Amino acid sequence: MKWNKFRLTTTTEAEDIVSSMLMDLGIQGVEIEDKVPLTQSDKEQMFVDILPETEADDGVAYLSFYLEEDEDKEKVLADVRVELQDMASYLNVGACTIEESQTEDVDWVNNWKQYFHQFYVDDILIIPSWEEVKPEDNDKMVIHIDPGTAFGTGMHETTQLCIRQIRKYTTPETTILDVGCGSGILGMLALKFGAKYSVGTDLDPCAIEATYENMEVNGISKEMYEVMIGNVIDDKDVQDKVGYGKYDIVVANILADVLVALTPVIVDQLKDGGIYITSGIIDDKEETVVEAVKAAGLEVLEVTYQGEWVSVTARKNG
Ligand SMILES: C[S@@+](CC[C@H](N)C(=O)[O-])C[C@H]1O[C@@H](n2cnc3c(N)ncnc32)[C@H](O)[C@@H]1O
Repeated sequence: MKWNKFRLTTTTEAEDIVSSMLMDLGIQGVEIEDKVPLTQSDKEQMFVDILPETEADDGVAYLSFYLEEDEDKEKVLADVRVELQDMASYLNVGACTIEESQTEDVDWVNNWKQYFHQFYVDDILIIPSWEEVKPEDNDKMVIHIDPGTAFGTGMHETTQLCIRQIRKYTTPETTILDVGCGSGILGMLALKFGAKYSVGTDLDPCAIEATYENMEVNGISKEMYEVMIGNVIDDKDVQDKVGYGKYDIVVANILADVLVALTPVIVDQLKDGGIYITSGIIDDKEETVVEAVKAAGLEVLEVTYQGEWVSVTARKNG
């Protein structure tokens, strides 16, 4: 099936209200393109240390939407124009030109699946739900992960660096805190390596559902873990809920700048002798994190590398 694509030129000021008007008219989804700079919180959740240079915000926004070929596009466009005209009396809706083009049938929901296939992290097989485990892999540790909205399929170098360190330090007595748990992959692997209990935190509400789903498909019972949303760095309630002096391992795979703020706080969450595993550190931020770890009174045990990414492992000496 072919789709008709429409690209409406408006303003950044009007983009939210125009998008919701389009949805109210029955349009199923709207893509927004603009040059509005990312906020600090957007950047933290995107997990990029070096952001590409972007053009200056010119106040223009483009909203694209799609209609099936047999839908009455003239009627929809007429409705859109009437709504835009109304809005123009109280809001700068910009040029309101609508470009039309056609696009081939695309499976919007499943198209991305072609980019995610099973892969290994050392001898661990990570596999999406739509693929099968090959007979020769039956004796391997198999982790089922569907990339969802939360970060953490295991493909990223920093996740792999953390997985190796967690495996090295996990014992049957381990209680682990996974700060920035995303999909829950690190806490889940700690439990697979034999840990007793895992606590995950994240700022992104999607992390809760993703972690529950991933733990369930990997056969991990709800008694073995919990996940909470909030910022352990500056939210006393989250710190209290996470608890003090009770973790054998704290892992945090987050940007270097976030680790700098997190490290002095997380020392209180660790047990004496507990291990702090960090990654998310691009190579030229290695020293910054090492210094922050030492300044918090931790002993640096190891620095490991994969590609341009770094992981720092340290211990809290009692
Ligand atoms: C790189 S992802 C790591 C996901 C997963 N742990 C992994 O290793 O693949 C970083 C995660 O940290 C979260 N995050 C960023 N700042 C945070 C903070 N202050 N507290 C908790 N989570 C945070 C982001 O929302 C994101 O899910």
